[in-house]
Amino acid sequence: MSYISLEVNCDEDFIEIFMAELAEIGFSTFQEKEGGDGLFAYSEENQNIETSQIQALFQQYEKLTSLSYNLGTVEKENWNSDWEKNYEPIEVEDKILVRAHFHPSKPQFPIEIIVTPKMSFGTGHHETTYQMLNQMYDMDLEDKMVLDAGCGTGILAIFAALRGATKVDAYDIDEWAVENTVENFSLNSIIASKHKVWQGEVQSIPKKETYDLVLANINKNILLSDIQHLNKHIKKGGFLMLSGFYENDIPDILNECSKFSLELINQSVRNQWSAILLKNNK
Ligand SMILES: C[S@@+](CC[C@H](N)C(=O)[O-])C[C@H]1O[C@@H](n2cnc3c(N)ncnc32)[C@H](O)[C@@H]1O
Repeated sequence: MSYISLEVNCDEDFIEIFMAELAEIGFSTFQEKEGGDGLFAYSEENQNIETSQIQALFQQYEKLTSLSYNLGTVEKENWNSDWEKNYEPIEVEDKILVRAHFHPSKPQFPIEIIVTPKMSFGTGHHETTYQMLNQMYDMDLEDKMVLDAGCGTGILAIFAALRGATKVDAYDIDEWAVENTVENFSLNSIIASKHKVWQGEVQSIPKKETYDLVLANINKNILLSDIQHLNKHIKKGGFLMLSGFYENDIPDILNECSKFSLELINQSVRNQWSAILLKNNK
């Protein structure tokens, strides 16, 4: 018995659209490509997906995005090894190792995070996650209250908990990211019931909750519309760390932050992606 596998190369903006469209014709497992330039989609066994259905789908989009795809099959017994082959551990300098459970541990790293990404974003391979982790490493998170907005795999929340944060709440607009975060909490021996993990957008943050650090690695447009609301949930003197946008977008993001007494403390750029740390001076 075999699974159908499909590799799609497309613009980042189309990834979620294709996931939804491919789900309609019978694909059930999706993995965003690290780098954000496409996705892998897999069907369950026994799914009768016709090549013509896939061709018809992509024909509708080929004028809107640069698009190419490779269709193949994966034998059942190779399912795990195929997925594992595509997932390499990542080292954030000599500080943090992000790996799957099947990668060997490397005790020389002060912090090790175990992540099974499934369909969620957040393995540390992407420049945004990498820089968020790198900047968080230099912060004192002991006994702090942290919110991870757009948690994906939950990698940032997990890091905060491993560094001694007492409360790590996390939310994501996508249900599967929420499920995945709870699974990954458990892989890192973080007790999910001690922390809140929920599906929602910025308005779903409980009204009275405030945090020492709010993390949001999402994208420029969502951040521009969410910064004001996120700021309401930062304690006086607390921090906001943002990523998911390019270096060129820093002025727009900082302009929005300046409306709410958020002062720039730190910034980094890696392959044109940036991450910034701001302090709430209200
Ligand atoms: C770039 S990924 C970041 C994942 C992880 N925090 C990391 O740093 O690797 C962005 C995440 O934000 C989620 N997302 C997108 N729009 C959102 C919104 N309006 N509110 C909350 N989460 C959102 C996506 O589902 C995705 O999991």
